[in-house]
Formats: sequence, structure tokens, C-alpha cells
Amino acid sequence: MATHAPTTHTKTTITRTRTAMQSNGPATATDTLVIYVATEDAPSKVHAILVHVCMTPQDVSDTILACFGVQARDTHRVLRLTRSSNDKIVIPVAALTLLPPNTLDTPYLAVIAASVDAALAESRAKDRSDEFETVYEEIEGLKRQLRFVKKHVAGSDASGAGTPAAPVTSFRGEMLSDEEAGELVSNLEMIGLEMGFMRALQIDTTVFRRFLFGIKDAFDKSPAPVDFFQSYQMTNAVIHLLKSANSMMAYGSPIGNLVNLLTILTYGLRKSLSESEQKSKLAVKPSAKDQLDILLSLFNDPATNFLIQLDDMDFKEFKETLKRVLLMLTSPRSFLADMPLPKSKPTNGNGAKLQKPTSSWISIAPKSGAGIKRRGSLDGLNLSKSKQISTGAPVDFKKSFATTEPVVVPPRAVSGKENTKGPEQSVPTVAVSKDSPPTVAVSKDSPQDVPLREDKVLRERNLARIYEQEGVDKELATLIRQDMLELNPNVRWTDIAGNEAAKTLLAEALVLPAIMPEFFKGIRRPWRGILMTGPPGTGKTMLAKAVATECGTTFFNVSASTLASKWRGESEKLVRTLFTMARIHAPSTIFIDEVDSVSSARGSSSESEATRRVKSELLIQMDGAGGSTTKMVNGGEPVVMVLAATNLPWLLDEAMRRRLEKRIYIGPPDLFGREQMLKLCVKDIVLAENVDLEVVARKTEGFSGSDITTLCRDAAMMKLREKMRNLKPSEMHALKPEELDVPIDMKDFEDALARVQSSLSGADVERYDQWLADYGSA
Ligand SMILES: Nc1ncnc2c1ncn2[C@@H]1O[C@H](COP(=O)(O)OP(=O)(O)OP(=O)(O)O)[C@@H](O)[C@H]1O
Repeated sequence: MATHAPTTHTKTTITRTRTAMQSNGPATATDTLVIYVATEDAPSKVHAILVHVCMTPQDVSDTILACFGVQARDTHRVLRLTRSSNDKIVIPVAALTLLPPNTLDTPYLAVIAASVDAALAESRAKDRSDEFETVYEEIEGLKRQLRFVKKHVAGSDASGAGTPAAPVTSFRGEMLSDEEAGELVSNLEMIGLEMGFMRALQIDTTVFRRFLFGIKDAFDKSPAPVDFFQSYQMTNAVIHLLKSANSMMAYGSPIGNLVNLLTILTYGLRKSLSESEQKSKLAVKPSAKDQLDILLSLFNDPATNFLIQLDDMDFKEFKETLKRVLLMLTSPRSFLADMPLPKSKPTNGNGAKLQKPTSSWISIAPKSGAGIKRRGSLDGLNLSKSKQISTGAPVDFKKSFATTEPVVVPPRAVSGKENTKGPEQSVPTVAVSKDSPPTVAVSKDSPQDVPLREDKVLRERNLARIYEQEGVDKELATLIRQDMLELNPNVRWTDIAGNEAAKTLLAEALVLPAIMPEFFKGIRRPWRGILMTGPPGTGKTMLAKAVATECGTTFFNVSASTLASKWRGESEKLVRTLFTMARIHAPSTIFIDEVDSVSSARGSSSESEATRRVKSELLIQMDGAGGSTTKMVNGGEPVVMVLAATNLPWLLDEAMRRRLEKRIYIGPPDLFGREQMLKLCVKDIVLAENVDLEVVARKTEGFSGSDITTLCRDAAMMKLREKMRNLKPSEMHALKPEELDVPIDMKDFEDALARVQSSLSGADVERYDQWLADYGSA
């Protein structure tokens, strides 16, 4: 079959983004992957399907490979792309429904460009009802649009029988008119958003589709004065809200629930009203502000049982309101500028009324009496963090719609919090035992949900906007994300031997303020900074990484020497950007290793002009004076902690030392810690019966954790060395693994002990002792 050359359109909205495929350089984390597709009907036209921003370079290349290299492979544990006989990429519907909630917006993968043939066939096999066919009508249409035709874009053999797609550099990306792009994207959105919506409701795909199409159908037939276009717009608004607010994440928050609820109620209400009633109700037009106040009350009150009753609906206003809610979630700064948060929160312990809106549009108050029924099934709507994986019964929309009764949101459905007890009554405590990692024990009465974190909702698409609003330099942001943002260092408390006090302290200082910022105010305000000091190799970096892994805060890992050298000239800006980003992604921890190198005492010989400037900026930022106006969704201040480490605390500038309010010593492990450390080191090797780790621990007094690691490595190599000593290379190659895997015995440890010395001197330790006696605070 002949290769179809893509038509070129001069204007395009999608291809303005750099594609990994088109770039010569390596893919970067902020690349947008654009996959081009053509339709069967119009093969000469190539449409673009945007895929996603901010995949890691590996994700980008893997995705390309998976899509165009047409290899059957498991991509990112998320999505299995398979090659069908006619060389299409098929994303089985099962895979689609299994996509994790954040798929569309996170670094993992967001390919949603595929033939839905298989999905359709598979689904049909399961459900043959007419209704189902209707549901899939649109998908049938999409099917034609969403086919991967690498032949058209990559110039390879259309039969698909030949070689894999041509190198990605052959893609051309300038052939999409605005209109075509718009159409295609909105279709794609339909698919993606359906998924999002479905997840928000935690129902299965089929039910969800029925729901969506049911709405559409009913609106179509409805005699209501609101025409289909408007209603469709409303549905779209909801969908857009979910999408744009990165609903995949937001559904853990009240917003998803609220929107779902409003939609359902709207529909139910309209069904239940006569035309004249509808007209009269629609005549009432509450202001957007009224509506917004209500929504804000909902968001702001963590402890109320809500009843939302929709008395009236105006789609335009509704849309406006949703937009504003979206704005609030995605761009708190501009939202706040426009519409200050209400000053007083409604306080309500057991059902007293919240602020009564001046309009009748929505009333919020637990009403008792006729017309109100609790619907257990709506429990499934409570998707607060602690319940995200709820398998509550699917909502039967048909039933819900048929009712004339408003739906009652069950307790906790919106905020996930049941009581009004302030955090003072129920502060989580951090418990660390010698045997177990620190755990945050949340008392029975305490709020069980981590407050809504901005970074949960501000996903990639919105981040760019937020960054822009906060004046974050794009290039620096990319560098920081690449070089300093550690997503999961994968070090757990249990990987660290000893240092129990430090673990407890770090957990307390870093976890709790992130969980309950409202409690850590005034005198309880979180530490501005924490300094870990001690000899080299004692686990300071590991502790910082464990903080990142265990505490769930966004973790920026910064080497102070990098700050001072690599970015010379730009260093202050880098520091500013770093803190701004940390606020945006709050709660965050900024770990500054070797802090002495950027914060040596004024006038000392090591202080260059550049260092001085970086230091000053660091001090300003730590004071919060250079802070952005970013607010958490709950209106609080973003929690940004600085965690610093140094082997040379005595070099620290006094100003920096003051800001690192909590100063803790991470010393060489004690006997118990050394034994633990030894156990950790040898956990994967076979030990002979005669090995007594306690004896080894006794002989390693003064060893740092790093020294013990070296010792174990040495011991573990002894047998291997002996075996290899007199062998020729060819004989070495012939050795079988099992011949090498000989148990390590006590003599190996003794030999290693003779070779490996403690790297710490008594004098070093004394110097730390002295410094801590003067300045320590833990
Ligand atoms: N307490 C510990 N538990 C487990 N491993 C440890 C511990 N202390 C040190 N180690 C081992 O030593 C190595 C070095 O530790 P780490 O880099 O955390 O020390 P550090 O105190 O940050 O050193 P430096 O001050 O030189 O940066 C680690 O990779 C780990 O293998």
C-alpha cells in the first residue's frame, strides 16, 4: 500500500510543544509526547493526539517504543500495549480501566491513543444490550479516529508486515488545523474523562457509560427550558472540572464528590420537576458569589454532616461556579486575589446549620423530615484519602435519577472527617521503638485524613501555570526537578541502623506539621530548619532520604556546594526558585547536604562573593521573607522545612545556625546500633554457624555505619578472593555461581577487622561533643 504523506496545515495548537521524537537531544522530564494518528476515512490527514507532559525521559522513550516500535511489552506496570495482527496498537479495555487514577496526569504514562476495536469487541461480548450499543456509538466513531497508522506518519509499509516504525525523527508535526485539533482532543477527552469521572465515582466503566449517555439522552428528550446544548455544556463543565483539576488526584478530595453529587442532584431534580416548576425555579438566579460561598463552606468545614439540596439550578452560573472552584484548586493565588476566603468557618459539631445562603440555590443543613433519605450507596462517593480504594457498591444512577428525593450525603462524605474536635484534642504521636520504624499513630478521634495537599491537585498541566504565576523560571524549574526533586529515594526507617532518637525527632518534626498544619501554629510552629551533624558516614544522608520516603513530603535534595558553584551567577535565583517550588509543592522538605560549604562564617577564607550571595538568599528564604503568596487549599501557609547536614558544624555561620533551630547529632552507632547495622549488611549473604555478630559488634567500637558496611563487604569478599587467587581468567569464567556462594565465617570477619579501621578518631568525636555542648538542641 502506498504511503500517504500527511497534509500540512500551517496552524496547529498541539504541535507547538516539543516532542521527544522530534527533538535531537535527550528527552527531558517536561517533554510532551505527541503521537500522530490518521483516520481511515481521511488517511491523508494526520491528526495529532497529544499524550502527556512530564514523563521521565525513560517514560518517553519507552512509550514511543511501545507505540511505534510495536513491541508487545508491559509499559510501566500500567498499560499493556499489544500488537494486533494488523499492526494496530490495542489498549484492551481492561487495561484502560486498570489505569491508576493519576495516569493521565503523572509521570507514568498517558498514552490514550489507540484503536478501540478490541475494547469494543471485548465489551460487546460481555454486554449485548441495545443500550450498550448506544453507549458505544460514540466510541465507534472514535475508533476510526484513534487508530494508529504509523504507515502514514512514519512512512513504513502500510500492511504493517514489515519493519517497525521508522525512527521517530521522521515524524512531522505541523499538520493540524485548530478545528481538527479541537475535535480530536475533545473526543479524546471524552474517553479520558470518562475514565476520570468513573473513578471519581468508583463505579465500573459500563455503569459509568450508561450514566453519561443516560444523562445525555434524558436531556435530549427533556421538555425543560434548558436545552440540550446547555445541559451538555454542563456535563462537559463537570467533566472539564474533573479533568482540569486533575481530578484523578482531586477525587481524593471533596471536590470530586461535590461535583458528582451536584450532577446527580441536578439531573434528579430536573427529572422530578414539572415544566412550570422548572421555569419558576430557573427564574431564581443566585449570584455566583452565593454559590461560591456555599462551596467554600463545604470545602472549609472539615467536620460537618452535609446535606446538599439543590433547589434550583442555573447552568451558566453553575458553570461559572465550577470554574471558580477549579481555579481555587488549581491556582489558589489568583483565586484568592479575586475572591478572599470567607473569614469565619462555619462551626458545626452535630448538625447545626452552616451559613445559610441568601439564595435558594443550594441549602446546606442536615434537614430531617420528608423527602430526605440516606442512601448508603453514596458512601462510595466518599473518596477521601483513607478510603480511596473503597469498594462500596456502585451507585445506581438510574435509581437515583428516578427518585424525587434529594440525595443526602452521608456523614464524612465530603470531608471525610467526622467530628469537630480540634487537633488539640487528638494530636497524632510518633512512636519509634528500637525494633520498628516510627509510625504516626492517629488517635481514634483525630481527623484521619491528611489535609488536602496542593501538590496532589496541582499536577503537571496546572503546574506550568502555577509556576508562571509564581514567577518560577521555567528552565530553573526543570533543572530543579531533574537534579533535586527526589520522588522516591526508597530508603526506609528500617534500613537505617540505630539513630532511633534522630528518627523519632525527624518524624515528629517533619511528619506532623505536614499532616496537621493547623495545629502547628504560633508557639507550635514547625522548626524552620533542622541540622543533622556528625562524623562522615554515620547515616545523615540516609536519614534524609528516609524522611523523603516515609514522610510523604515533597523532597528536594540539594548539595550546598552545587548551589554555590554550578550555578554561579544564577545561584541566588536558583535558591529562590527552589523555595518557591517547595512552597508550591508543599508540604516539602529541602535537604541541604554539606550546608557548611555555603554557609561558612562571614569573612572566613572560604567565603567567596558567590557563596555570600547564596547564603544571604538562603537565609532570606528560610525566614520566609521571600515567600511566595502561595496558599494551601485550606488557606494555611505551605509547610516547607529545611533539613541540613554537615560534618563541620563549627564552620557554620551564626545566622544559619540560628535558623537551623533544631540541631541533632548523628554519631557512630552504639553497640546495639552496630549489631543492627551488621545484620542489615549481611542480610543477603549466607553466614556460617560460627558467626557471632554481637562479638563483631563489640570489636567495632568507634566504627561509623559506613565503616561497618566496608567491613562486611570485605568479609563477604574473603572467600571469593581465596577462590580466585590461583585461577586463570578462563578458569574464573568457568566457575559456577554456587561454587562462589560459600558461607562467610567468623575468620572472614576477623581478617576483615584486621584490614578495616574506624575512620573516626576520638578527637573528632570530642570536637562534636564540644560543639553540641555549646550549640546542640536535641
Ligand atoms: N545508620 C546506618 N544504617 C545503615 N547504613 C548506614 C548507616 N550509617 C551509614 N550507613 C552506610 O554508610 C553509607 C554512607 O552513609 P551516609 O551517606 O548516609 O552518611 P553521611 O553521614 O551522610 O556521610 P557524609 O557526611 O560523608 O555525607 C550509606 O550508604 C550506608 O551504606
